[in-house]
Amino acid sequence: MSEVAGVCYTVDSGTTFQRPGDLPDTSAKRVLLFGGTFDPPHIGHLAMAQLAWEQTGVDEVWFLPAPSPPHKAEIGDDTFSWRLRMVEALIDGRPGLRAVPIEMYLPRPSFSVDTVRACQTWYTETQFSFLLGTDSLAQLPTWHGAQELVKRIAFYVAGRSGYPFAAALATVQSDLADVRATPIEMPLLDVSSTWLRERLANGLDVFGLVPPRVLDVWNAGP
Ligand SMILES: Nc1ncnc2c1ncn2[C@@H]1O[C@H](COP(=O)(O)OP(=O)(O)OP(=O)(O)O)[C@@H](O)[C@H]1O
Ligand SMILES: O=C(O)c1ccc[n+]([C@@H]2O[C@H](COP(=O)([O-])O)[C@@H](O)[C@H]2O)c1
Repeated sequence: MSEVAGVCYTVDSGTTFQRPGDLPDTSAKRVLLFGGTFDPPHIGHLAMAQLAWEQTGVDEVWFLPAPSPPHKAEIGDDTFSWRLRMVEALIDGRPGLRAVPIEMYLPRPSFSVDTVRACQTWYTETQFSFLLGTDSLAQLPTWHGAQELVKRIAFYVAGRSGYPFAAALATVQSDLADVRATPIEMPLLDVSSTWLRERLANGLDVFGLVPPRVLDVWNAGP
């Protein structure tokens, strides 16, 4: 059991808690969850979310910034609202894309299995799937509760250079026989937050890969 922002959760069963009142309601029948650090969000994130929305027919794609991404110990709650504001700036004006701060109400680290349990508990009329890149797909066997996660939810996957979809899926299937994954049709966009952070830290051009309205939020600081 843990208590975050005044709301109690039973972590293991995922069944006994109420949806926090300030999380949005939805009439969406199908939602694609898109978890990330978004430090900063970039054109790769925007393209994969928009193309996934167009190709899968889901009603909404929810960007879920992680307060405490499990594989990134240096990232924490202190930058959460900043990263959320940058995501809001990235997707501004796109009707199918939403930023949803659901992981703020969930335990740390931000395990995706907790997020998926919470979504499936709080939004019982909605069917969820999960969007990630092929690099994340390849790492899936290392995720907390991965066996449960792949039973609960299917994945849509955007290609990332160095991680061909078929090879990543075959490796994952040898550990996680129940995994369901479908590729998104998309040109490879070889851009990462890591590379962009380095450029920005050195005052260098990012060529629109972080859109100007996102850069304004980045420059304002956390
Ligand atoms: N250019 C891209 N093409 C396809 N998938 C991407 C791309 N950038 C990020 N993703 C996917 O989006 C999700 C969230 O990514 P994240 O916020 O960690 O961005 P990142 O660019 O990978 O950051 P970092 O370089 O800091 O690790 C992950 O599943 C990742 O695989
Ligand atoms: O649940 C896990 O163990 C887990 C391990 C690594 C990554 N994730 C999630 O995968 C998403 C992308 O992670 P990252 O580190 O590439 O930003 C984000 O939602 C993370 O919380 C989840």
